[in-house]
Amino acid sequence: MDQSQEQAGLGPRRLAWLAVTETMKRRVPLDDVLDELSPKENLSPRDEALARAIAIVTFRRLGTLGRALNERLNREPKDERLLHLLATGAAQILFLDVPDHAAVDSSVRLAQEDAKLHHAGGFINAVLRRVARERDMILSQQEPWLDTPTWLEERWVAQYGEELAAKIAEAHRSMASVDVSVKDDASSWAERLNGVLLPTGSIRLVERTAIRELPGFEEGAWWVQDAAAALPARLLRAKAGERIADLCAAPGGKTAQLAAAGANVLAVDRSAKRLKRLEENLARLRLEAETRAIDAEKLDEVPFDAILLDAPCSATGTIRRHPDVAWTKSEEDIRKLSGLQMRLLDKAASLLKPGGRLVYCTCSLEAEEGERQAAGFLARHPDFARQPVTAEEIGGLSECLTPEGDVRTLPCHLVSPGQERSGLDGFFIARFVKTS
Ligand SMILES: C[S@@+](CC[C@H](N)C(=O)[O-])C[C@H]1O[C@@H](n2cnc3c(N)ncnc32)[C@H](O)[C@@H]1O
Repeated sequence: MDQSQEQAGLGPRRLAWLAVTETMKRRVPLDDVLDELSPKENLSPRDEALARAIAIVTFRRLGTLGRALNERLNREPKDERLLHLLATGAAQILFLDVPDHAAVDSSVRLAQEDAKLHHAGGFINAVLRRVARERDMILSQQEPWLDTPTWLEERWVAQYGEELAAKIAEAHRSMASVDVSVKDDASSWAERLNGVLLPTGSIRLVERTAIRELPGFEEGAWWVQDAAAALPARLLRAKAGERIADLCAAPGGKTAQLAAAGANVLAVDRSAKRLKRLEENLARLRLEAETRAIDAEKLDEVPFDAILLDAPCSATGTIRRHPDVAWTKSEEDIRKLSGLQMRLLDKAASLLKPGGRLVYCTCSLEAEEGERQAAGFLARHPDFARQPVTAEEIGGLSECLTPEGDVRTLPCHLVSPGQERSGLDGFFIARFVKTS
């Protein structure tokens, strides 16, 4: 990159634009696309963070951005890349602390250097300047469903009812908080980290700081894990010396909890690359687990005392962290993944000792991946019974319990003053015991 480009901040904006375009085209996670593209831009950590922030807020507010642009265009450009360039420019103007002229000028320059869009500079300039002028009017139109695709709106209204579903959509407009799990001594770590000890035992960080620079990171005293994501392993009630399988383990947040409880853990994951990250994470935490890179459906082992199945899912419960999920996943993904979840549940059932416990969870808001999966499992396996979760086991959060005794957390749960520090990832958790 030459010096004038660097001064104009083109690198991070180019990366954000490319990442949004590629994510939409390939329907893959934005994080993966950013990891793949960012080495090519050779950015400083600060610029990389700016690129990430632009791309994330573009997805978080895609509906608002789409409407704001549509209303200011005489006709919608056919070129998707042009639309994405306008969207990342408008996202900076409306939602980031970036001077308007920097957002407008950099978008124009990115078009000018592009073989297909070089003629569109004047058009981009006019549209984005109008967005900047009419910012207050655009931001005053905040209908709850504007930033949610219709197919998800319909699903959530059907599952949760109008009121709760609208709260979920509203919660998705804010960034998720950063929570950590500690090996032990949560209250003193809460103080040292200047965080809040949540009723569930996780610590919620109050300030947004560089994680690696916080006390205890190097020595492996804690790891980042959403408070809801910390519940499944806790509900398995691992005891020291028990042999436990974590069937979809990487990157290892839940394996770490089980190992910290003293269990003898086999961490299984189909992805060798992700399993390597799990091994690195455990090494930092000075925790141990046996690892195996294999499809869990093919695992052949002597039966376990307990199994954790954190199954692959649509991840619609993590939209606050990964807003691209809302725009890249489909009904078809949910259908396919629920088939895989069913097969993995049946496999887990076959790998348990009589009396053994099974915790099944997904970070999805969809009933097919949660409530219906649990009901189907019990219908197929009369040798299993549900072991209902009590409110005391989840820090008294009774609003997160279903009538059956499963756990259903939502991004609009655990509200505290200041939307920034509220919410939980959307998880479904069911606990079963093998009765014979
Ligand atoms: C939701 S993530 C697991 C997160 C992890 N439990 C944690 O707490 O850090 C799902 C994982 O399942 C893995 N996976 C998907 N299909 C699998 C299969 N058939 N067998 C084993 N692992 C699988 C994916 O590679 C992914 O790492």
